[in-house]
Amino acid sequence: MPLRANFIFIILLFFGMALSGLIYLSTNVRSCSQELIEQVFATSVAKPNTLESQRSLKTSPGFQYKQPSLLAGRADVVSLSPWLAPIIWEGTFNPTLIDSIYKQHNITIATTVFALGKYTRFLKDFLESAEEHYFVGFGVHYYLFTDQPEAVPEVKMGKNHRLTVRKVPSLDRWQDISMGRMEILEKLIADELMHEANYIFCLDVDTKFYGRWGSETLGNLVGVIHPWLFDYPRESFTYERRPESKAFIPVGEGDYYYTAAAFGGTLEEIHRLTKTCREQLNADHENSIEAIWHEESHLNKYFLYNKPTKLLSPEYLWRDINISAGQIKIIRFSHVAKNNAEVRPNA
Ligand SMILES: CC(=O)N[C@H]1[C@@H](OP(=O)(O)OP(=O)(O)OC[C@H]2O[C@@H](n3ccc(=O)[nH]c3=O)[C@H](O)[C@@H]2O)O[C@H](CO)[C@H](O)[C@@H]1O
Ligand SMILES: [Mn+2]
Repeated sequence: MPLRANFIFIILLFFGMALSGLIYLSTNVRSCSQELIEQVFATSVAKPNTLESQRSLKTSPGFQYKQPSLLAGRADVVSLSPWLAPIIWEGTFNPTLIDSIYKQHNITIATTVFALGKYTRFLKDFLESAEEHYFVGFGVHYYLFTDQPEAVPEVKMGKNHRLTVRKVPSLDRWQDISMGRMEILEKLIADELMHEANYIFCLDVDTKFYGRWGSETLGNLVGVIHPWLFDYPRESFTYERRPESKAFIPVGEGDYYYTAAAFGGTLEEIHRLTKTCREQLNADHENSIEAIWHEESHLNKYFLYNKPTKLLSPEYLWRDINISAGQIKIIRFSHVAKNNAEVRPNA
């Protein structure tokens, strides 16, 4: 009798185990397939982020534009970097042609700008001039970070352009505001933008648009040549020269000197850039060192070893106070003159 009972018990135990195994397996298989569906879904959502290099450059039959020449063109400036990234100058592209190509892709360009403290005074001109010249006819979503949302002016947005205002805490040092942008941008991209926009540009607010800034600027990783140092030898670039800083670039290295007042690219590329710069800025902070030109020094280090795929000439960031240069046929975007001692929270 006890033997028989044991036998029945073992049989029951075996069936029980087999049954719970089956239940476990089926739920797991279900959760796997769910995960897979989510993954497929995520990839299809990620589609807008198609890399620039994978974007087709289709045009329609019958579309008329000026014949491109292999022999005549800008001879006073270089329009190709040694790693074959185009350098964008007036006269190197056909705006109508390039717009017609990019318009087929239903593109949205996230555009970030920060206005803390007294810098809110620059917003009106920045936004109004952007609405006149910046990606007209394309989707633009401005993300404006400020400590005073109430000071943001009403500016009428063009078709498919919109503005989102985000409140951020004020800071006591202008350097911290400027450098802090990297971390905020890194988070914004990771948390929200990856599947909402195709490209991003990050711009200074003490600026104004005077001419077209359009689809010719789109690329995977886009750097803008600083307006002051474009004709200087690399030894005179204001790179960080102290080896203790993560932004250190030794004399003898360097391509161009890039501005931190404008940079952009795809969300993936700019996420990598802002994350790296934020990490390097933090490492410097922990070692009690601040690079000579703050995040601009770190950006220059990044661009030296992660070459931009497109470069914008200083037409895309001039300075209102700069004397003119023969090579600059058009000023598209420019730093306005400002009294640093008066607008900044610290000298
Ligand atoms: C032409 C150029 O290369 N400009 C860079 C340069 O000086 P800038 O003199 O152009 O720096 P800046 O005073 O414009 O500060 C950079 C940006 O931080 C924001 N801001 C700053 C202070 C403040 O009180 N409130 C506020 O909102 C604002 O968006 C401003 O445009 O060096 C800075 C860091 O060294 C940045 O790299 C700038 O991009
Ligand atoms: Mn500035």
